[in-house]
Amino acid sequence: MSSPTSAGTPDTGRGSALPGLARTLVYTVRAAFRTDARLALVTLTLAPAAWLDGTLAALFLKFLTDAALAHDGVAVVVAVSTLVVTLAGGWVTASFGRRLQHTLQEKAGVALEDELIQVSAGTPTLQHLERSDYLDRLDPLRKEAWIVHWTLESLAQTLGALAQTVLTIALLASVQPVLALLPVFGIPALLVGRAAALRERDAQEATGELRRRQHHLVTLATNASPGKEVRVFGIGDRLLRLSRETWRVEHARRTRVAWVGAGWQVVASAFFAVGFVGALVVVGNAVAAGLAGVGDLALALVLAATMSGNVGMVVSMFQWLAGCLAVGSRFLWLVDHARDEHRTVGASPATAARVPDRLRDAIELAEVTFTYPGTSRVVLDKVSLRLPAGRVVALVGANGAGKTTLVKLLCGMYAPTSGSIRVDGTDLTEFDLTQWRARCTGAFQDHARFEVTLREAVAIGDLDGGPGERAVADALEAAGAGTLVDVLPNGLSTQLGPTWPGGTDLSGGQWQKVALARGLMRPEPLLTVLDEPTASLDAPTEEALFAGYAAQSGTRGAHAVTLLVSHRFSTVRTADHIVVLAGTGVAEQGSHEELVARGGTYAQLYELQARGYR
Ligand SMILES: Nc1ncnc2c1ncn2[C@@H]1O[C@H](COP(=O)(O)OP(=O)(O)OP(=O)(O)O)[C@@H](O)[C@H]1O
Repeated sequence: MSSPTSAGTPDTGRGSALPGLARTLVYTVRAAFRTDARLALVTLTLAPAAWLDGTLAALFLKFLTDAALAHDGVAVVVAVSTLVVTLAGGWVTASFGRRLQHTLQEKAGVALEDELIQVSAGTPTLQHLERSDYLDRLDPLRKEAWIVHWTLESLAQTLGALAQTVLTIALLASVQPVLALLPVFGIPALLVGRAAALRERDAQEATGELRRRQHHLVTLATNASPGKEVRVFGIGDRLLRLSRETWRVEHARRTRVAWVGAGWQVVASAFFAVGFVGALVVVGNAVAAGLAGVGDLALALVLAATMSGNVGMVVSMFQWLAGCLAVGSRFLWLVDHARDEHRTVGASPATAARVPDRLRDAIELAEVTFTYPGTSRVVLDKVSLRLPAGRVVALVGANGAGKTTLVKLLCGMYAPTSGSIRVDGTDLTEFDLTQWRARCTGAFQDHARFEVTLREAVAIGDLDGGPGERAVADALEAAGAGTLVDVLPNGLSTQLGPTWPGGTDLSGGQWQKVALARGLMRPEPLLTVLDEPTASLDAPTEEALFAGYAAQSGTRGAHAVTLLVSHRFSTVRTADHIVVLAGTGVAEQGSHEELVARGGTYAQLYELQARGYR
């Protein structure tokens, strides 16, 4: 459990380091075995076996050459048979192996996506979805998560390439022991390949922001919602130019690193060529001196020629594996981040304080200071506030004053950097956050558009309560969307979202009402937050809705605090208590009458809006 007065939302990003490749390998291989142990085992044995047939074929070619030169008919038949069996076995193993690997990848892919949903949605705070350096890190994972499915396959192929190389070395040594040194000439290529893979991973990490930016520009040009402004302002060409320029810079940075790696690869390959020529000279001299046979020469020629390919394959398989692990390490980072947060944010269910059944006194903020993790700007500075039980508190202030931030802190999406939030005297960090959030509800300005049936879109506001038809209809009614059921083609069973078969789009206001209805599903919340969820609704509708919500907070018996954030003073004035945020703190607070009488910021803003309606 973190100390609310010192730690704040933990910076669990483990500095800038991603988990190491070896740890990522162990994690992903274990995950593949968890998914399907038999398939994983078959993949790890069949794929490497398929690599050996070419090398074994070279050995049987030597037997064939020796048998032919010795005019031994039986030995020729045996050599040809083993050669055919080896090659055919290799093909069959490769084909079966591919099929099984494909099945394993599909299974591993689904398992990975399941874990991704579980980890991302289950992480206590919003850091990994909001912090720009974390997003740069997670972006490749979002787009290329499928690459992680290939880890076991790439490991199997790397092992195969290594096994082939070891067998080749053993056979070369059997011709002339000194030939066992040939792979030494391939070591620079291996080292260069590994260094190049790591540098490319770093370059990818460093250019993450540019790729996200370019993707954002494409999203702006290809989605309906920004589509109106894109056309009205005629910014299509500008988006194109920006996208091209962003891609150019990002691409240039990454390709520069790739070209440097390729250059070193050429140097390393030239080094190997020197070793290859040396090997040929050694075997040639041995045959000339009668120390080796023609079969040995054939074997050495074939193997030495493929040795460079072998080393190259080991390098490229290794690079492939490193590429899979680079994406996998981001996944593991997220898993670590989630685990760290579960350990440090809030209390564990076993030791947590009990969330009260009903609020008796108040939710209080004591000297709460908050800076978003990864940034330096103080958003809230020593804010102290009392939100009394059963009351409606309105939060007003200019854009960026910190209203939504305060809402996030109250819902436990972040912990204060210092200071504390207390619920009837118990620090929020002493609760298990899942249990606390089960007693929070509300609706948000950037509400989700769940493209499911209307019934589900509302019912998920209270999953524990089951999908009770009556409760859903009542919530829609209370949210001012009762008529939606009659208007939509299949009533509550209507699929929302125009891109689905039989799906229907809703207007902005209708989507907001669905979100509000969802927020009304929780039976006995202790905290209801309404963070500008009604921007698309007209003022009287907003006022009626807020009044309905406020009434619920008292009548549901839990004496909830209703916190409403709105820029409409006609609604704000109906609240029991009004808090004006400005700068980094509370500028003034009181009832509407008190604040108007004081003639401060609130009074001026209220007068400004009231004049607009006269
Ligand atoms: N995830 C974030 N990371 C870093 N800074 C943030 C983040 N979210 C908000 N901020 C900053 O915190 C400050 C307060 O933002 P907040 O969203 O709380 O304001 P607000 O009062 O709700 O504004 P509005 O009325 O426009 O909704 C702003 O300066 C904003 O830039």
